[in-house]
Amino acid sequence: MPETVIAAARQFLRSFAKPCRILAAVSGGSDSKGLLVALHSAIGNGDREGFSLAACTIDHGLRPESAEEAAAVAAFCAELGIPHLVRRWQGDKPQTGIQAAARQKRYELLADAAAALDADCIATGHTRDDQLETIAMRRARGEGYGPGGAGMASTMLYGRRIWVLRPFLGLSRADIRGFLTARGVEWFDDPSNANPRFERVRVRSELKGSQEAPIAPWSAAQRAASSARAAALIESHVRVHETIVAEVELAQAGNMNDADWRRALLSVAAVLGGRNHLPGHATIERISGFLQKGMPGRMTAGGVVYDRRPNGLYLYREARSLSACVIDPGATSVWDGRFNVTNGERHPVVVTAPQQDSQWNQRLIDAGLPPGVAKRAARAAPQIAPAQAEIAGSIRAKVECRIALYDTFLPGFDRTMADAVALLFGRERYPAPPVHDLFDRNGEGPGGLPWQRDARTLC
Ligand SMILES: Nc1ncnc2c1ncn2[C@@H]1O[C@H](COP(=O)(O)OP(=O)(O)OP(=O)(O)O)[C@@H](O)[C@H]1O
Repeated sequence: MPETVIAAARQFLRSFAKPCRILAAVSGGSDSKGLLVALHSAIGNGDREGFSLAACTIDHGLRPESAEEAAAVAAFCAELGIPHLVRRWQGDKPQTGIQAAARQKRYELLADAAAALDADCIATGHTRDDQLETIAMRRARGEGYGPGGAGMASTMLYGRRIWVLRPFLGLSRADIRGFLTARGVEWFDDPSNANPRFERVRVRSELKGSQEAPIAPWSAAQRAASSARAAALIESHVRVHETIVAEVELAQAGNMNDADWRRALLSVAAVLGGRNHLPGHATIERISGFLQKGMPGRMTAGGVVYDRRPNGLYLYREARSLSACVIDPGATSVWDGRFNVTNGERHPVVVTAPQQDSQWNQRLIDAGLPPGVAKRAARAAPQIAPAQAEIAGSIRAKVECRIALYDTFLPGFDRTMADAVALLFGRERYPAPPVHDLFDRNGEGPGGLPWQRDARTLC
């Protein structure tokens, strides 16, 4: 029903801790255009003073008509008096994984546009239809019966820098289209939404527009509660030495039937391995089998060695597939998915893994680690040297741990656990969202807000 669209926009505004400027991400499709019109109307009607709206359209440059569509959104925003930017994806496009690459780029460009337009957060037009598709896709990949069953979070932190909010997750696309039609507003239908080459399109046609939620045992609130418990388990049972070795209490190590602990341990391992995702089902089974056997020994999974000794379990990056990375003066690059390295020199530097014993080895021994663990782990530590052999002397460089699992996309309901992981690796906590948190540690608990509750009840 069209009025539910305005109601959702109003509820969304009420969920903010304080008024702010919102950047609407508008593709020109019905969902995001509905978002723009509804927010404009809710703000314009003086629901909450102090709010303002800006908008941005990303031209991915993947279809011949995309520039024209972006220009049409710009003209529409101009009519409404909303500041709007078009950002174009420049440069070469990958041959495979184009949708994932486009998504990555889209958020990067949206975050830049938000900074340019002084916006405090980004709002997207994801709907209940998108949510059902996401849950179905995760389930098809074998993720749906665990934490993945919660689907998309209603809040997501991008790049540690800006929160992306999804106020329409509880609304159906049909309602949004009805709302726009009632107002005489038109939208574009992206032809790639009908291309069966894409997984989402195939899943959409399988769901056939059903509004029935698949049975998903994990709601967003459960996932937030699980994250809080996982955070507590991490704080009690895991220590990280010199950012490259995690030491796990032996009594806890094999407790892999506990889903919260399993997720906690695998998250720490993912960070050590520089991975932005947890391992797949088969790998998790393999790791669990090894740890539950309780025998000393080593196994490798996801680029990480699980080194079980009589006095503890040690995790560290396997010293394989560690490529060199050259960094220009003043630039920052990611090495091995695990470290952000900033070159403070006037000449290029190269980051590699040490070929022989290094100071890392001694530091790990000084931290009390078994010599065998120290030696192996040190072989995968970052070593920075001038890129040209003739330059000598010490190197000025800033090296910080990268939390690959959360530094680019952090679902709001995982923030408690992400904070615990980040602190383990010497990083700061993640910024809090501008809206009241779904699982606010200091606030209302797991109740959440109406627009978040809507999204939750369907999973
Ligand atoms: N070209 C674009 N320009 C601006 N915003 C966009 C663009 N494409 C998508 N968006 C925003 O993202 C929302 C979701 O779009 P879509 O469903 O196509 O993305 P997705 O890739 O499935 O989602 P996600 O980005 O979360 O993975 C849109 O409602 C809109 O707010």
